[in-house]
Amino acid sequence: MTAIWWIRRDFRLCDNPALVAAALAGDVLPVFIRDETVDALGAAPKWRMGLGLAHLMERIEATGGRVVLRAGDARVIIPALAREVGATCVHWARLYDKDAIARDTEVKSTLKSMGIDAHSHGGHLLFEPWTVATKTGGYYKVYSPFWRAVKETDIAPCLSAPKVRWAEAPQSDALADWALGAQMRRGAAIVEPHCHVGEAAAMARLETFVAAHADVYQERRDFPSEPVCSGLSENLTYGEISPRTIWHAGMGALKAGARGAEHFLKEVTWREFAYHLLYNEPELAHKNHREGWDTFAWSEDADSADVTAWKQGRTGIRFVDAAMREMYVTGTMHNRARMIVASYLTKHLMVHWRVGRAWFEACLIDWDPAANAMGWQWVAGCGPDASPYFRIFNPDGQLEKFDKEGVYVRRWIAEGQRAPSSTALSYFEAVPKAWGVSAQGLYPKPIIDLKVGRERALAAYSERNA
Ligand SMILES: Cc1cc2nc3c(=O)[nH]c(=O)nc-3n(C[C@H](O)[C@H](O)[C@H](O)COP(=O)(O)OP(=O)(O)OC[C@H]3O[C@@H](n4cnc5c(N)ncnc54)[C@H](O)[C@@H]3O)c2cc1C
Repeated sequence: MTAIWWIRRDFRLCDNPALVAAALAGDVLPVFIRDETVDALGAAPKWRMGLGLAHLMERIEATGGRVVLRAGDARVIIPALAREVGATCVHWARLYDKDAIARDTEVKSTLKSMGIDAHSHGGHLLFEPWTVATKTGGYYKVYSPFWRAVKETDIAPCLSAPKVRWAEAPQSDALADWALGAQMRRGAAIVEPHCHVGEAAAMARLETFVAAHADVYQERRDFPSEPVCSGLSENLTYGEISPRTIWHAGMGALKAGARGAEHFLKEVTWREFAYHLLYNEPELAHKNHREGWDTFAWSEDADSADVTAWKQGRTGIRFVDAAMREMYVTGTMHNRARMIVASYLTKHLMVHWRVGRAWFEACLIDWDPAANAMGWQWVAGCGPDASPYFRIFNPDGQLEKFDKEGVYVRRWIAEGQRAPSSTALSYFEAVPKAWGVSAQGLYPKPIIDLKVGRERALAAYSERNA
């Protein structure tokens, strides 16, 4: 009997409930579909997805299997493929954004109407979003009670990689023909050395974190030049590691006395909270959560001079520019820096968070539909449990606090340095030549005085509340 394992964002063999179920049901045919949800990804996450997929395909090939690649509408392809190979069942790991839910619901009902078993499984999250509810049966909009509700929950142990008999694979597209990295151009070669692709790399990251950083995580996680954070968001987004694996490692560190371990578990739970919100508010990525923000005086011009300077890391505000360049070169950005650039865009520059969200979506290799939407709405002040709009980060003050010695800034800003670091220089190799920027050029003057920007934002906020 043939069981299809429909791979989506679960590029792993360990702790993969969908793969385990497929392996129990028969010979496993692994399948990946390049459908409209893949095509809609931004340049960096689409490219990084291709790296992860290539890595998983090699691992499966090393054990005698072959991943079938097909492009098109999964609603048509999965049932057609099931018929083609005579599959008796299809297994996949659930995703929680509205497009994925709509697609999967349709695939499930078509398969069932054909007499083929269709099973969706957990694995992308610790808690299914509908299993956590407030006392009145609603969903949580504030993080702290969400954390209190889930923190004592027993999380099941991780599943080992199953013994799999791979099914004979029918015709497949070639991954190279899909050109998932086509939009990355010059950037791919620069970003790739910063990536940690695959299950083994993710596990190594987790082990390093637990051994070297869990203890000081709470004290040092806000310092962007220090390698204290786990970096696991890149792997979590493609399912190269399960959140359950991370949770148990964090719990182990907590029991072993690591002082920062509980804080780490809380951060992992922020990801769960983001999915809890996105599942219950499918429009979170596009619409202001709070009422009254639709008329706020945010600009939505994604190509204005201010927004261009922000995207290019040329605002003249060093923390903002260092962070934007870090993202361009590595495909990720430190969490504190994300908050600062988001605050600067939505407050000092008075630009809609959707503009920033879209740029992050194009540039982040750890782009995640839930965490990104929640992060932007949180900073902008219009989201659930959001930081109030009037809390405006002063990027220079933040620099004084979290990069006093200027290590982070020197790492990413070359202009004005006698011997710029290779990381700072690599930014100029990564960006499109059309931007016309050069390490020998002058560092720009601030596009807006921080005090003026702050006052303008506060005035707009007062007007909104009047
Ligand atoms: C404007 C903005 C946009 C963001 N966009 C994304 C995004 O696209 N993808 C993404 O994964 N995260 C996003 N975040 C959240 C956070 O910045 C990253 O998860 C974190 O920087 C990842 O680094 P790490 O893996 O080293 O985290 P660690 O500090 O090691 O934390 C461990 C894990 O906890 C989770 N986590 C930590 N902080 C948060 C948080 N604030 N919200 C949700 N989950 C969290 C992540 O899964 C992370 O891998 C965004 C935050 C902001 C403010």
